[in-house]
Amino acid sequence: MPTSGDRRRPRAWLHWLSVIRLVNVSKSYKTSTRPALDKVNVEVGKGEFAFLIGPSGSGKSTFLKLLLKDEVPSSGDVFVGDTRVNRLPGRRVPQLRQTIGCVFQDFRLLQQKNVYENVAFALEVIGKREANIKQVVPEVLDMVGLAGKSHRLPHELSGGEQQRVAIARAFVNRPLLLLADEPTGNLDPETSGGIMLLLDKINRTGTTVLMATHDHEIVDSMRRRVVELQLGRLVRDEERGVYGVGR
Ligand SMILES: Nc1ncnc2c1ncn2[C@@H]1O[C@H](COP(=O)(O)OP(=O)(O)OP(=O)(O)O)[C@@H](O)[C@H]1O
Repeated sequence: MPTSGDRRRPRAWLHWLSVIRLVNVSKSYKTSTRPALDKVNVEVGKGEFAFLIGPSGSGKSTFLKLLLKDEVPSSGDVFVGDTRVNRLPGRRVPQLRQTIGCVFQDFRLLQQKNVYENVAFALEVIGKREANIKQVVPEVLDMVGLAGKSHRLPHELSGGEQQRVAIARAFVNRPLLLLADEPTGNLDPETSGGIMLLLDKINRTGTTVLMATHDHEIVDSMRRRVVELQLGRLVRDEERGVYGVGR
């Protein structure tokens, strides 16, 4: 349901399913003088695509870490789907993380494994059957445009191709939520455009996408929801936003 102070236009709330919900969330690190997040309220629904923007130090990484329970809030509640993440016992954190795919600026592929094995590994560690793996890995590699490169090692791929492998790995288990932390940060504008088309394609399958970025061009060209943090505070939440207000 909409939170109070929501400045976006009203939606048809009837079929709204919340995937991310932060309720009055503050996070203070022990060694830091100001809170990294300060009474943040935000909700992202099933199938939405949202950019998380803000200057360096504004709290974007902290926001993502709270969703994964890499960090816990100092106060407030963090929900992913129906799960109250901040109350989740440690033994159930792996289960939470199975519902969240992650993509990073530096790809984080296993360098000794080829493309197929990198993606298959994500399923092996959660106990999927071999027959299932053999079926879904080629499907997802085809989806990301790497069907012919499944035997290549990461160092035999371009940066854009490596990011496609990382996206395939994050998506192969059909997560509820895909978190992308500066996924185009190491890529040139044209390659970045291809990665955005792919994230858009994934979003169209119903996966909620939250992407932290500093890339003005991408935010301005996509015209999707923009959630902006400054010094830990939510300062803007706008549908079809651009990077800078008034551009
Ligand atoms: N582990 C930590 N211990 C202490 N302070 C931290 C820690 N992690 C982050 N901070 C502080 O919290 C604030 C928010 O940091 P955060 O990394 O969430 O920002 P960010 O928006 O992701 O920045 P960037 O765009 O540079 O990645 C900053 O002031 C940072 O110095």
